[in-house]
Amino acid sequence: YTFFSWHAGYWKRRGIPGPKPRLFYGNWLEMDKIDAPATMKLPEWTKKYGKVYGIYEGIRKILVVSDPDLLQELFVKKFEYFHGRKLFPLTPNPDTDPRVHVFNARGQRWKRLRLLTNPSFSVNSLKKMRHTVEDSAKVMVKFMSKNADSGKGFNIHQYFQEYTLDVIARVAMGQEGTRQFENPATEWLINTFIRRIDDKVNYWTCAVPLFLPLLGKLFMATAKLRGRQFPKIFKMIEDTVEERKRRRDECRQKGETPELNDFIDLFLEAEADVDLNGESIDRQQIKVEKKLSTEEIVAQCFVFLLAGFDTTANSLAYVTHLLAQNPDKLEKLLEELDSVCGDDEDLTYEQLTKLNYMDCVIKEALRMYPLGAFANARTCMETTTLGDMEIEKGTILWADSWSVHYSKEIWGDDAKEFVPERWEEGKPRHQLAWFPFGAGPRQCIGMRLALMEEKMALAHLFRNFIISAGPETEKKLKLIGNFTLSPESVTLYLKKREML
Ligand code: HEM
Repeated sequence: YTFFSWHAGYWKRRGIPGPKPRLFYGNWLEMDKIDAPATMKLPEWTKKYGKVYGIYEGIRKILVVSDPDLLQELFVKKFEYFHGRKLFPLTPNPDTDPRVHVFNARGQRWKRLRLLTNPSFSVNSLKKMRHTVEDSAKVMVKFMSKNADSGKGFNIHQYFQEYTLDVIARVAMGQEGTRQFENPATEWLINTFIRRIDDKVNYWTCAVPLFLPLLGKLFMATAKLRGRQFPKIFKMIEDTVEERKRRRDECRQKGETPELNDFIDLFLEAEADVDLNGESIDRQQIKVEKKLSTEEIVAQCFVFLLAGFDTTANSLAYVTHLLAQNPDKLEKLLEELDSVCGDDEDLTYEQLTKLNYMDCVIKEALRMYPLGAFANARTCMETTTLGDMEIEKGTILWADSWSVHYSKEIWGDDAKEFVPERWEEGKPRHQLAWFPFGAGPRQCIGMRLALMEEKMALAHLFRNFIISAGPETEKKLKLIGNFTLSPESVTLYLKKREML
């Protein structure tokens, strides 16, 4: 009792406000609801306790921040102190886990993984992927077309999920050709995102972090029994990487140079040309290998598959829901699309970059639905200050993205409205006024790929069809999930454009 009440009194002793914690659980029980996700709970508390307040997950101490200046200090200026992520309670130690990926890693391990993976997302790589992305977009539109002019509503989100998984499986995992609506991994991945995180093991790990090694092993060992899908996903990736290594070795034995077709090939060849030892990002002596190990490649592919599929599909779903409810904005987008792309069957990378109004629409939708807000958090790696507050090593800092993205101080009185035009004005804004992709050196590595995929999908959809809201369309979307935020469904109506 004394142990838990001492920990639960941390913020009070520091004079920092916040909701009352329960013994053992902290504020976790109010945050882990699948239909009322944690990132949606934070704005309620921000209204009550202000731009800086303290909460607890078990005994984990979390400072919630929605002041843009402090966020800039956290994500950008003091990165050296805040380079660790807020990890999921059962995550194995990212400094020693052989299967660590760029999302969880920290310190030099993160820097090395990031350097090795960055080239996969360069403009050159994106240009090479364009053809695959476009092919998947056309297939998606073909599948969607069966709903056209039927007078019935359909869930458009499902089509975006098939599309984004198709793209990432092709560009990252070497899937040959498209497999929309016939890929079993879609269901496994959806289940990995849309699930509760209220396993008792999680509570115990948060409340008594000393149990992590034991509970972590128990969690992994029982994953299959508890119906978790990630062991299947890992197995699928392991098989693909092993097969690829075999093929590349065979190729070399024949004296040929293996091709670089997807991320797996790039990872197998990648080598950090920078000596990272001795850099000041953290003081730990971690052995730095220049090449990625097979375990690390499997882990990178796993995170790309997860991060690359769900986020972009959700973002597209929000864009289309907003456009269907705002036909005047859709009209403006169609005009731009017709003038930039004309009748060209295939769209170039350059044409996509000229779709400025579409860019504004996507940005505005991401402002209104910062679906990756759970990731905008850091762990303090060494005691320091933030503003004039002392932050102890181990404290977690979490940005309340929703409060910043809807702040009237920043966005004006129409902060709740969908106004893509606010992005045309080119007004200078605080660097941390809008951060759906995070900020600073750990900003989303897949941002450019996501934007290209979204523009390609919207361009091909709207060249053929127009969407509208109807009697079955959700007036307000129900948001679910504990990691990213997904709409439960987005019901829209589809009409062929030439029929109008
Ligand atoms: C609309 C789509 C997307 C959104 C809203 C989004 C959002 C985010 C956010 C908020 C973060 C945390 C950034 C931070 O800590 O500062 C993040 C990190 C990351 N994202 Fe994305 N993401 C999207 C698409 C993608 C795609 C397509 C991929 C890969 C194919 C991807 C891979 C990653 C990775 C690997 C990280 C970790 C980066 C690091 O820690 O260095 N994301 N993303």
